[in-house]
Amino acid sequence: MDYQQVELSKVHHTAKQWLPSLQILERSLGAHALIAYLDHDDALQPLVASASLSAEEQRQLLHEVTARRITETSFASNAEPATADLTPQRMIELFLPTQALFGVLCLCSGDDSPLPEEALILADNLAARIQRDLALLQQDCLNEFNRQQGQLQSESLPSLQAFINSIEGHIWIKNLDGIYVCANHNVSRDWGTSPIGKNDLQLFGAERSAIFDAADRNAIRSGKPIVTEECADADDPDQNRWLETIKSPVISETGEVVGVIGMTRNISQRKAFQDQLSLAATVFANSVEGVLITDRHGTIIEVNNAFTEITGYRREEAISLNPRILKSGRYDNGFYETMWQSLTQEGQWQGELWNRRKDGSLYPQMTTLSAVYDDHRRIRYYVAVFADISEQKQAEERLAHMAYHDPLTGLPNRAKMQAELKLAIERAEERQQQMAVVFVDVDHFKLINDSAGHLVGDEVLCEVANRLKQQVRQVDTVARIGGDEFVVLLSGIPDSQAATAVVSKLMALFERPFELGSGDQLRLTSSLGIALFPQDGRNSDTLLKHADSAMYRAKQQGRNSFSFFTQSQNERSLEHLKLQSDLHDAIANHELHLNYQPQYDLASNRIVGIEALIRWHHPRLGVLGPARFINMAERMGLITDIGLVVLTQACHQASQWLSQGLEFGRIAVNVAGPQLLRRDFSDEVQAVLKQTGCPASALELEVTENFLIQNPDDAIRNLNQLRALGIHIAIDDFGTGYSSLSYLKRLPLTTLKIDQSFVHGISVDADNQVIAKAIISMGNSLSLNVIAEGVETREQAQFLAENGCEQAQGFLFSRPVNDSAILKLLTQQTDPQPLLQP
Ligand SMILES: Nc1nc2c(ncn2[C@@H]2O[C@@H]3COP(=O)(O)O[C@H]4[C@@H](O)[C@H](n5cnc6c(=O)[nH]c(N)nc65)O[C@@H]4COP(=O)(O)O[C@H]3[C@H]2O)c(=O)[nH]1
Repeated sequence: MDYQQVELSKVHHTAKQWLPSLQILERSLGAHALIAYLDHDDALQPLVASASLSAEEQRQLLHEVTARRITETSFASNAEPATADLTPQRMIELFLPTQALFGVLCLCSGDDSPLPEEALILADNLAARIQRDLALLQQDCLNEFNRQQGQLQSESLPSLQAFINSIEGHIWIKNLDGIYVCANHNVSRDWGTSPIGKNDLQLFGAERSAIFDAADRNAIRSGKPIVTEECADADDPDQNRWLETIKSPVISETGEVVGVIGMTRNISQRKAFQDQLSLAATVFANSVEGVLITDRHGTIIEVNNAFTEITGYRREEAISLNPRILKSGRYDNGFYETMWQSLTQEGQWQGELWNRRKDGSLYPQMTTLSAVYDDHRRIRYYVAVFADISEQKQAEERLAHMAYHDPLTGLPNRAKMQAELKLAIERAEERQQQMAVVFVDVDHFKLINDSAGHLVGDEVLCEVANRLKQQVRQVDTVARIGGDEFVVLLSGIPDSQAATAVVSKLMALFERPFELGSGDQLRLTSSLGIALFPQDGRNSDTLLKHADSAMYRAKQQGRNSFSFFTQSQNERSLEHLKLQSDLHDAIANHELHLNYQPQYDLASNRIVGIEALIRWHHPRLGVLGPARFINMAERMGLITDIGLVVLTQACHQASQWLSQGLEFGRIAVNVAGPQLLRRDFSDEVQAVLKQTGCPASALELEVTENFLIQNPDDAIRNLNQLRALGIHIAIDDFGTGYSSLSYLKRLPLTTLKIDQSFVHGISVDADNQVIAKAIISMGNSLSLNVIAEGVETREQAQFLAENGCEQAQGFLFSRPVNDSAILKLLTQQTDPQPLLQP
């Protein structure tokens, strides 16, 4: 029951006072009256009624009232509507002062006759009285309620002093004179005295009281609470005990400021947190190491200044991106997977990492990645702390360079050279190549040092180093291993001739005078010693030792010379040098001639082509085959001249045969790689054809497969031009390279020549037969003319013919012969007999 409602027992009691009015209504005015109230279920319940109304009639009447919905509040009714003998003729709603509906006063006549006017007036008056009585009853209830509440409060509430004593911290009140008028126990305990009746001057002295007083006045003046912070141990700030005081003006009931209330609490812990936070923020902002923080999804949520300095990304650019913006592209997915695995499983990853700056440049960084967990051990953040170690790396590289390089010339030193030599030996072994170790020693260098001084000596050594470096290929190594001693490592040397050629060039480097800074010139010579891998030694120590002793032999031989480690090699090399100088004169002296080897159709045994093969009629050594001098000519740059001589002779000969009415099909001329790389090669060929009168269709140019593989684009351009002229193009030594069918298709070929090695192998093993067959079918499928070279036996020819190879060349038919012999062969072949069994 709350004071909003009236107590029903009291209402019943009061209702007795309304009975006389009901009696008047009934007896004098013939009206039955019923007063009802709404129960908790909003159903009307009879309260008091005319004596003549039975309980059943009362129920019926209320039912009717409910059915007519006399107010907006619908009355609840569970009963079935009964047939009404009584009809309510006046229904007056009764309200409490709170405007809550209390119930209803209902009037009716027993016999349907209209009620007299007086009855209606009396009912209205009665209703007004009932409402008044209800108002008085509700006031009673309110008074009772307040009394009970007041009693409750006074029983349970502490006194003000007890209340403020129970609060942690200090609470005090000062009046406007600054005198403490109220304070809790904590104040007395902590200040060592009760402050009541005292002021701050008495309690704290002039200095502090002035500060407190100023704050008090500030609070009074502003009329609002102010907050002050104070270090509790002013003499010992390291104690770090901090207090916060909130001072508010005390306002009286009449609205006047009568003093200041202060509440002080210990904020040391909060201060400590703040300190830690600001310390962390300062460290974060000023750290020289870059810091990047991401959320657990890897989205960047914070970076520091150093991050921006190192990566070039400003904070606002980086935030909300993924750290993969820094990826260098140097690592595969496996690397990052391992990193994430260690980060998610162990919570940390540490290591060196190359990243990419915003400007695209790469830099190395030392990185620590850490996962930060929440209370449930779930990852919340990732933190990357990294330092740019570019300078450290450069310093390391400089140190490594210094350890392995000669400070004067910048060349690799002995240690580095030995390591390089070991690697070169491994490579040569793997690729089954030869290599050369060359010792280079400047003749009489000591004299230069002694006479002209060390500076001049250094100058000379630097120049020697430069010249040596410029002379050799990128893959070769030039090292300075001591005073005036240099070592050159030449890898991938095809033969000793090639070594001789390079060594001759190295010696020639000293022919040019050495210009000194002083303007003077020095003429120097050198002595070189050469050891070849594998013949002169299979390991680095032996090769170096042998190259060294070869160099001493060169010195003993009077300096300004070179010497191979083995004597026979020396002789060969000497011979080679002589041959080189002879080759220069061979063209002018008309010592180069052609031999001709016929090519046959296997079915008809008729000549279908003739290959022109060069021979050198050397005045001293007799007839030399191309194996002795073609490579040398290529190295000496003479091959294009020689090639032109061959082409001209061959075309001239073909033209003659044609004019004699001889049938030879086409004349095949070998073309060396350097010829085919010349831009104007097809013009040259065209000019020769014109000059000799040989038709393009009578000429076939042979190009080796290996050359075509190495130089495809340049070569293909020339070959296309030549083919466009109507010249046949043959791919020579086919099968020794690794051309694919798709590559062959790109070439304008007409003929495919099966290399001799496969042809010879036909009689030896089944593998070669399979290869030969595959080459033939490859050639046929590309509609190429397939010719086998080096056919020496009938068995080989038979096999080739049976497997679809239609043409062949080889000793079985004819060796390469001179012009008069080939003329004979051409004239004799009027009615050739088939060579093979059908
Ligand atoms: N064992 C054996 N050998 C046979 C047989 N039939 C022919 N030969 C040899 O095989 C070589 C065929 O020439 P190639 O494959 O073009 O191979 C040629 C060609 O690559 C090159 N060559 C020859 N003449 C010239 C030329 O004028 N210019 C260029 N650049 N190279 C040429 O020199 C290579 C060797 O030429 P040659 O010594 O004349 O050697 C010729 C020939 O004498 C045989 O049944 N058994």
